[in-house]
Amino acid sequence: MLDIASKFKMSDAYIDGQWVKGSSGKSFAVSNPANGAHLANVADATADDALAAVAAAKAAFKPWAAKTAKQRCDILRRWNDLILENVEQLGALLSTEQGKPLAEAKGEIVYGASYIDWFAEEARRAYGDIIPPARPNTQIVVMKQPVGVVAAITPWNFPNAMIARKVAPALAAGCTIVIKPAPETPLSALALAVLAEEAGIPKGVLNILPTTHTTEVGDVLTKHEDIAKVSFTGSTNVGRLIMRNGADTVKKLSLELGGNAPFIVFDDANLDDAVEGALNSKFRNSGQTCVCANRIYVQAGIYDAFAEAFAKRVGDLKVGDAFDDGVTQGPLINANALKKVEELVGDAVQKGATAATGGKPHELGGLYYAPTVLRDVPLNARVLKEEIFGPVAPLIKFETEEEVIDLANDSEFGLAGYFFARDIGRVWRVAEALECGIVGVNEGITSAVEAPFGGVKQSGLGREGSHYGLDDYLEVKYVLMGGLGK
Ligand SMILES: NC(=O)c1ccc[n+]([C@@H]2O[C@H](COP(=O)([O-])OP(=O)(O)OC[C@H]3O[C@@H](n4cnc5c(N)ncnc54)[C@H](O)[C@@H]3O)[C@@H](O)[C@H]2O)c1
Ligand SMILES: O=C[C@H](O)CS(=O)(=O)O
Repeated sequence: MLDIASKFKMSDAYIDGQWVKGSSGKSFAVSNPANGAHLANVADATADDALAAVAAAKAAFKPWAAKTAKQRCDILRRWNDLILENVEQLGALLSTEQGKPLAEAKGEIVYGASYIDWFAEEARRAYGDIIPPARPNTQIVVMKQPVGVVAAITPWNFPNAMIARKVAPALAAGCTIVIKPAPETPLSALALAVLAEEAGIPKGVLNILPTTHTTEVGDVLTKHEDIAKVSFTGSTNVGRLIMRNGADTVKKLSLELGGNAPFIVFDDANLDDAVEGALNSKFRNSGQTCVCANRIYVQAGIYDAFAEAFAKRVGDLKVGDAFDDGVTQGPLINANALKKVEELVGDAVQKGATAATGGKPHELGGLYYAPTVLRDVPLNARVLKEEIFGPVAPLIKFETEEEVIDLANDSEFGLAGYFFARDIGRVWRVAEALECGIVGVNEGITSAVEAPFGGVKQSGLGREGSHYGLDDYLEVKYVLMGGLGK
């Protein structure tokens, strides 16, 4: 078992296979959101460090792309195995810097590794074509080649899996990568680099830039001519900025952005399943996921029964430190997040909603907010238009299928949507009608490496995972071969 703590350079950036302090020599503090405890001081990378990382990734690109798919597969598989051997350490580190309960953090480590496992094999299936030509004595050959150097910019809510979900297809395709993790959660990224080094990923192929110089470093990674592609996961606002930054050099983009998921419970739903599904979808990571149920529409005939049963389960959720037994709800990531949740709840209540449970900061204080169910939320409440990113479930009563489809689709976002129903005709009608990239039917958790994760409208571009996911890191080239006559 690798002792990450003994190898783990909590204070460094990882550039060109070296653990470095960064050009400024300065560092920034990382703390535990559960209690504010100081965890580490980490190198505060600058634009110069970003330039060094891009140069390293560029130098490493051709040798890495020249490896056979099987060679890349074997290295990625060793990385996957090392991650799974160290789930306990990686999970504890993730819980400490992000706050999610330990069981959930370990689940994230396994989920992230599933992308490395999947794309280790996909590396060997970057198939081309031979196309029957119209012209005699010619052949048309299609080949797929890696796009080049990739910049990845990732969020704090899944500090391991959102990195693995980008690095895996990139390296499988033969690309090299520079990663800027969120300043709130750099340690999980650096721990992945420790294991990548151990797995034999060559120097320069993977580089990690922890930083609080978000714009300075971000501008290098989203504008530099040697960066062929930017893979971003985060808010839609920042996604728009990254699109603008990449325009001058026509960068390829993968954007996994914000969501505002509708969760619909029809009269013919199994009530217990719908309550369980809403609980799982809404309160995973204390409501801090891009695919959380953000608006819960309940048909009139089942509204009171659902509201009562759901509020009871939510009121029983245990809030606390990630390492305490039975805790399923951790803190919010920072004071701004807590402030936003309080504002959204206050706005809804001021407009007529009532809190069936919660509706205020948790008695533990700090960054904890009480798991909340709001009943009878008016349609003009901010909580239905904005991504809550916290443990608040707004309930809205509806009458007809047509009405709720219009309500559900009335958003600039289109990432995930969920509904519970048993009529087969309704299931197909609603699954087709929802304007989103991911639909859960009678399920509150839909994410799986086999499936193409991504959004429509202003929730993003491209897909991560599945056999579609490798294409985002490959270029398609065709060769028309002439002169083949005898
Ligand atoms: N679609 C998905 O798969 C998915 C997954 C997780 C989170 N998200 C979204 O992310 C958001 C929450 O995460 P967040 O608060 O970290 O988002 P964020 O957009 O504030 O930050 C995401 C990343 O972008 C960086 N960043 C911020 N400003 C930047 C700039 N000007 N230039 C370059 N980089 C910049 C941040 O440092 C961080 O690393 C939510 O909207 C959530 O829906 C989406
Ligand atoms: O928050 C965004 C993540 O992509 C959610 S999931 O773990 O992929 O479902």
